Amino acid sequence: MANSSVSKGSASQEAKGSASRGRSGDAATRESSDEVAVAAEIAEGRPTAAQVAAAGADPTPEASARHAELSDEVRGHQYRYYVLDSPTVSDAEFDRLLRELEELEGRYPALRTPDSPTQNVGGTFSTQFTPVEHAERMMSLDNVFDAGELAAWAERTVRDAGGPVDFICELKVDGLAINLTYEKGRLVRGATRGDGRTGEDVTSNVRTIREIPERLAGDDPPDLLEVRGEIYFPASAFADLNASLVEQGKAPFANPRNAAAGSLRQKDPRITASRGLRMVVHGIGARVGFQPTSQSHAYEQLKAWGLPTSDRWRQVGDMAGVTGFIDYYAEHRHDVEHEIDGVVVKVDSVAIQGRLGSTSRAPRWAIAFKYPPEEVTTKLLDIDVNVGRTGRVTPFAVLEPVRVAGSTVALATLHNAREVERKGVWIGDTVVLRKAGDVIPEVLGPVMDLRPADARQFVMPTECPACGTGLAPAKESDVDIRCPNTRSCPAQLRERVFHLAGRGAFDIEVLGYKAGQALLDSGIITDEGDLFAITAEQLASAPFFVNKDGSLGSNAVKLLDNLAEARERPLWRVLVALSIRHVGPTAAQALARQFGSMEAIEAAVREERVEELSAVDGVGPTIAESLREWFAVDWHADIVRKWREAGVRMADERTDEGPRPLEGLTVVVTGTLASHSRDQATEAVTSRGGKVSGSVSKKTAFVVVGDNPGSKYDKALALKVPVLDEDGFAVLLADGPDAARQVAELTPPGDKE
Ligand SMILES: NC(=O)c1ccc[n+]([C@@H]2O[C@H](COP(=O)([O-])OP(=O)(O)OC[C@H]3O[C@@H](n4cnc5c(N)ncnc54)[C@H](O)[C@@H]3O)[C@@H](O)[C@H]2O)c1
Ligand SMILES: [Zn+2]
Repeated sequence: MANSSVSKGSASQEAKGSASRGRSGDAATRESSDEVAVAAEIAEGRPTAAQVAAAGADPTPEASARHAELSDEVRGHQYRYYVLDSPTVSDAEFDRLLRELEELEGRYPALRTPDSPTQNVGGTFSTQFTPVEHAERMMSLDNVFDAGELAAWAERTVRDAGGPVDFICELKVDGLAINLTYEKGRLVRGATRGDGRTGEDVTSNVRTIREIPERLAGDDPPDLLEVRGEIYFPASAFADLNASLVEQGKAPFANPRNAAAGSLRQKDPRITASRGLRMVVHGIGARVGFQPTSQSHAYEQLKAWGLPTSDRWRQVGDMAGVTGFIDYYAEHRHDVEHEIDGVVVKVDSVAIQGRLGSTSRAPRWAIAFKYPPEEVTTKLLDIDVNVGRTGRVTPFAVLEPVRVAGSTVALATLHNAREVERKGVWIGDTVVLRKAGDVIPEVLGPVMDLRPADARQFVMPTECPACGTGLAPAKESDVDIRCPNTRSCPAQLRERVFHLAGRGAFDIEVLGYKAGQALLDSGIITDEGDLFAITAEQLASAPFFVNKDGSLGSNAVKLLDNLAEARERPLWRVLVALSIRHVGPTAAQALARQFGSMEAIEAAVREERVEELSAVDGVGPTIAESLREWFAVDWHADIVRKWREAGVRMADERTDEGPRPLEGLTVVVTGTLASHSRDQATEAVTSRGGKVSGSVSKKTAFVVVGDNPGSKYDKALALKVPVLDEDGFAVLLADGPDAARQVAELTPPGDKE
């Protein structure tokens, strides 16, 4: 097969280049729908009509000026990022600028000079370190942002390779690139990437990293070997590092990548040593006396030499395999010990890699598929406070709305006043905001270099914003401050009603914020005690529940139906609905199991049988004390009395005369079961003496897995906890744990093949 990239000549090279730049440039505007046709055309690798028309045209003065301005801006950010380890914009924002630059050059190729940031490996080096030349250049990677772009890359790659190729999929580790030089098996140098040709000598820092071997294992090391990899800061240690830096009065790092770069690039290697940096290998550079035939073969040999290769790479034969890998880690992005910002797909064969070659900044045989960014910067417009269900007053950030991880974020909790202080954020700051998947958005910290002169510190209010009552901590040692007007503070009441109607409590579907507020505003209820006594006549008096023609609205009818059903809920849900501090589903289930009725619980509390209460598995002294405090308040006890009088069932049918085959066992359910709702599954287990928990640990007896299971399934496999499918669960309930163990699955599905 002829070497296609050479035989095509430079003209077609150029056309191909501009098409690919247009493609990535377009990703920035993917969201506007009128770009779809253009995007589709581009995805096929053809330049757009506009690009064809403009190619060769002289850049307008505006375009030249914009290009110069953007180039300067990009270089400035690269300097802050690579040299100062202190960026002022998010990666997503930086990528957007770079794409704008690429787009401009796509339109006016004359602007694409060899010194443009689009043509170079982004980094640079600091004079703080001795410069060192890499024996072989260190490259960057080209990026794709969706399946279409990836497929287009694969198609081109297969075409240029002249036949089907095997791919190797790896995680794109979000750290900083490192080049380790081994001569005759001895580590002689560690260097950062720098501009790709010249890096910074960080040998003594690298030597402090425990998993980097001084000598390669085995008797037959190669004469020369450049090992390329990523130095990373373990995600789990990040919060601790920042907390300690803040405590020492030093500026915290914006994210784990900056922590890795800042910790490695230290003048004093002892500081590097103290930071617990790690490394993962992802390639090789120059080599003499080592001729791997494939990337995967190279990794196996590097591993045998004692280098920290990853065990997460996969060799796959087709794009379905690639997509499977990408999808898997999109879901498990946060189960990995380091941050990842995507997946790198490489051609496995070293011969084909050589045939495909590189551009001035990246190999053609590899591509980075980037996951959606999880970090953005935005303005902290204000810090406001919220009064919660238990009166806790929580500061939260009011942000300039910003899109991150698929949604627009305008608010983020700041937890408490101490947290605001610890993070060092001021009103008016530009802040780094992170939203990881389904996790609630978090303000990581301020971008100190962008703090405006009029930024001001947050002051916690001293009076409740909802009812004006003076705020105070419940106990002297508490970090949180509360509104003590628990019974009638309108904010607390609204939150409690909303909570008791929630799916974890009475599950009253129509009773959302609006309906709850309407009940309170109209005076139909003065607190939650009145809820189950509501009548149709009462509802007819509130405009919210009435149709325009004066008849009772459907929401009113539904509410009465819902309340009728809610009267029959199991005891633990009633306990959760009471908003007793610390009494969530787990403790409530334990109490219900132990005592069986509200009366029995009230009696135990009244008679101060603290030991008996604390001894309940899943309860303990804190909750026992919380129960005592709660029942001691008159209007609390009245809620229970009123609910009872209004027909709320407050006792479970005890099955404890029967055998308790699951006594002492903890079961976790994940995913949807066809045969049982979550409540039914819980009751089925608890009525047999078992316990249902929300998290998997080594002590978990079984994990029951339904459709669309979550990460608990993976955790079960990792911890080798027996996994039961729906049929296995039936065996557990009918025949007990021994029989269930016989049918349990102990190995991941993939490993069985
Ligand atoms: N926020 C800022 O101001 C700012 C400034 C400059 C750069 N950046 C960010 O830095 C990144 C650009 O840096 P880049 O040029 O290094 O490109 P890149 O990070 O997109 O990709 C190239 C690098 O990926 C690394 N990598 C990780 N896992 C790998 C694997 N399995 N195989 C091969 N390589 C792997 C290598 O070190 C390689 O050098 C972008 O994410 C950009 O947003 C941000
Ligand atoms: Zn209040």
